[in-house]
Amino acid sequence: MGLLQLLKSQFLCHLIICYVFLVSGLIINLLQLCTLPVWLVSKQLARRINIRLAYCISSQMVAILEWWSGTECTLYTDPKSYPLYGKENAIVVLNHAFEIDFLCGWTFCERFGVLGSSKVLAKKQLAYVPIIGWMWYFLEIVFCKRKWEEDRRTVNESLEKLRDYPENFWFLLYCEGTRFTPKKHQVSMQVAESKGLSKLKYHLLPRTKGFWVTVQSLRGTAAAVYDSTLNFRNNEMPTLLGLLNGKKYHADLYVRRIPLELIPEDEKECAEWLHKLYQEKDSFQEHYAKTGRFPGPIMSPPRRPWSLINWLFWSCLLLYPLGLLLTQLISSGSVFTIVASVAVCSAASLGVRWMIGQTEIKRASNYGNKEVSLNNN
Ligand SMILES: CC/C=C\C/C=C\C/C=C\C/C=C\C/C=C\C/C=C\CCC(=O)SCCNC(=O)CCNC(=O)[C@H](O)C(C)(C)COP(=O)(O)OP(=O)(O)OC[C@H]1O[C@@H](n2cnc3c(N)ncnc32)[C@H](O)[C@@H]1OP(=O)(O)O
Ligand SMILES: CCCCCCCCCCCCCCCCCC(=O)OC[C@@H](O)COP(=O)(O)O
Repeated sequence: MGLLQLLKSQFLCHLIICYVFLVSGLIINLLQLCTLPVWLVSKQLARRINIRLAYCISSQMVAILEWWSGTECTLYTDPKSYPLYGKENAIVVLNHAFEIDFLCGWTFCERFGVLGSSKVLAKKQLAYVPIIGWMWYFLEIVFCKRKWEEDRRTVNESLEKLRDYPENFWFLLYCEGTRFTPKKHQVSMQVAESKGLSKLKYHLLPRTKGFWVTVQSLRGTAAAVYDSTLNFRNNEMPTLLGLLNGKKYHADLYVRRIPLELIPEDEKECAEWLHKLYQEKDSFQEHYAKTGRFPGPIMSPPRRPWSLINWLFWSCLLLYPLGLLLTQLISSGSVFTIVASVAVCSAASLGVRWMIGQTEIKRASNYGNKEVSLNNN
């Protein structure tokens, strides 16, 4: 292990990274709260400010992936579509099998300049995660309870609000609805069989209703669907803790741009179209398993320095007062103050560990474990 790698694996470094993320995140959440009066005067100005504030948070996580761990992200795509990425609104359909797939998505958002405005159809529970969940509230992220009777109205309403969004955005949809586990795969293939649908090897059966409502609500707003298929080289199973430890992974993303006009308007036909798309995605994964690459040429955008610059800015701003505070604390000699400070730090560490836990597949919900999901935690 090299010296730098040894440094990256040190708990003290992780503490510093988490401290900067936590404190800057809370400051930014507070600033977002302060934009509420701006909404009353100019909605578009408030949105533009929130896009930039959100960038300050999400790009810290991107910096961990790109600069701290040095993870390589390779894009396979058609050279004719490439110039359009970042220049139009799009619905992104991505497979959901990896703990850091959302972060790889964010990395590509960053490289194409749409990180601050990127959106997702997220489960409601994520809205309560401090910093990221609270940031999403101000970004007009669409939340769902994964109960269609309740979601059909709220999801549609939230999407309609994006029609006059002032900057280009990518709207991410994990049509599988939950992360891949062998148990969920088995259950969803039973559902596929009962519906007379072909089986999938690498994906769960997609939930079609959210896709249909998204496409219908964003017609005229989004130009295309970016069908995106992600995998990692050498069967890597990346984790957020691995990234924090400085572990380098190798992500490969295959993207096809499909103009929105090609997607059927009728709900049943749209569902059939999505099922067919997932058959194709499955065949791309099969190709990857056999050859170690996706079809088509590589058109990788380079990483940009902004996420690193943002991280350095917040570190400089927040580490100096921390140093001062620690010096004063030690020199005060007060046992009570020192014990209280250790207790606050421990609570903050546990909080961050809980947040990281949200990304772990072993802590995934029970959604999709039963054919009719009664247990929707
Ligand atoms: C150039 C570069 C390109 C790309 C770069 C890549 C990406 C970057 C883009 C953007 C980044 C932005 C942000 C990323 C940041 C963070 C994201 C992090 C996480 C958030 C993700 C989540 O929270 S995922 C969970 C929430 N989302 C979803 O669930 C979406 C999919 N679900 C749906 O669409 C659902 O339809 C629904 C949620 C709208 C409603 O849920 P419900 O459960 O009620 O679903 P359905 O009504 O569809 O289900 C009932 C039907 O399903 C059948 N059924 C029953 N059991 C199963 C089963 N186990 N599997 C499959 N199907 C099942 C049932 O029979 C019903 O059938 P019907 O015939 O009646 O439909
Ligand atoms: C700068 C870096 C600092 C790192 C330390 C701080 C870590 C903070 C981590 C916050 C992470 C919160 C973002 C949540 C994104 C979770 C994405 C996700 O994958 O959600 C799962 C759902 O899609 C489906 O849920 P399941 O039904 O599978 O259950």
